[in-house]
Amino acid sequence: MSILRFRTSRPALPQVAIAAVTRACILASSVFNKLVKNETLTKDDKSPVTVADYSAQAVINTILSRTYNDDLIVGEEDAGDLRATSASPLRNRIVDLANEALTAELRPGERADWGVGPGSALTADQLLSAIDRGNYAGGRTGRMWTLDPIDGTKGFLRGEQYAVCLALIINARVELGVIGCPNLPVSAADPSGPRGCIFVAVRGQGAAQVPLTDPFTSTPTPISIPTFTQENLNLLESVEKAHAKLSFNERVAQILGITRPPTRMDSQAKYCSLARGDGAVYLRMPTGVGYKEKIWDHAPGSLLVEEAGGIVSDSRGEPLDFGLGRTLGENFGVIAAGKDIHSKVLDAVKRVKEEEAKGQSMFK
Ligand SMILES: Nc1ncnc2c1ncn2[C@@H]1O[C@H](COP(=O)(O)O)[C@@H](OP(=O)(O)O)[C@H]1O
Ligand SMILES: [Mg+2]
Ligand SMILES: [Mg+2]
Ligand SMILES: [Mg+2]
Repeated sequence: MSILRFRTSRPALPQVAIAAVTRACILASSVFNKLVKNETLTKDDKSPVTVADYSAQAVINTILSRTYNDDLIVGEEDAGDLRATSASPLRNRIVDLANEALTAELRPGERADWGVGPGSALTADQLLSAIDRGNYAGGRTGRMWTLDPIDGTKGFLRGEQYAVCLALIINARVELGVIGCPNLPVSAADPSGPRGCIFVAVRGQGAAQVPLTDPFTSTPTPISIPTFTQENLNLLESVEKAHAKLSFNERVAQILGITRPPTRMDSQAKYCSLARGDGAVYLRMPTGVGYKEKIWDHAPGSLLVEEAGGIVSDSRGEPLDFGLGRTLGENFGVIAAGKDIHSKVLDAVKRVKEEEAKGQSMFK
């Protein structure tokens, strides 16, 4: 906690991060209903990025810079494609959306000294520079934020789960994680009830959930991973087949005697669901094409699960290393689960890998 508070003259970190994530969540959910075809680009790696991803990164980086102006940011997006003359309609839309989100009225409990609220609009140049503040390369030492302005962009485009994800990393250790899930039911027990949750984890202080509708004055609900019975055990996994090897999960579930069907959802909403006990195991097995996981896809979610009493490792059981730069390097895939289940899942994963290796050698 001393590290988090070392800048005593500045506003408390979780509140600023929550304000930034909340404003980006409101922006994203308002965009969804009005999104038109030419507001989505395809990046070099063939993945989609929308005006919502760009505007959310502009908003959060601007808020962080206003409050902690020397902090470095490792953000997913960059403004390169937006600087082309042909991108001006997209750029204009991003400028409007970002300014609207930054200058919207303060909500109950929200404070202007967090870098938000009514004020003058920023220019396109200022907002594109804000997006590009996310270009830090990361590394082993120092203090940095990592931001995924919309995690699960494909889920966002389908109207399903997505998450706005922000984490503070100090000397390669995640100290604070904030995840906003605009489409996640407040209670999994009431799936058609109110939606929109913010999850917060501070290292050493636990994990909690607040409603997106009132994140500053409502009392945070502490969350922790419950004990699962055999009948309740299940897997949380990606929707996108290109992101994780779901056939592998099926075999792991079989070995573990899991009968409850898997819950498929996009984004770090999986870590959030695990942390509050909606599902038992988040299993993300690499597809085998050498993809390197990105730190912004796992930093806040992994702290949330650890602070909720769980264990997070890669698919070989190694701890996730957030000190290698923008990627997790040789950390392939993820196994996240409660303390009592994690080692059993890891053993099952090792067994399936052995089975696969044997199967392959038979055909050599
Ligand atoms: N081949 C691949 N293997 C694993 N993850 C991948 C991948 N290609 C893209 N991703 C990541 O998967 C994330 C979504 O994860 P999930 O499948 O759990 O919803 C994407 O985040 P973005 O949507 O922020 O780009 C992207 O970073
Ligand atoms: Mg992306
Ligand atoms: Mg992502
Ligand atoms: Mg993203």
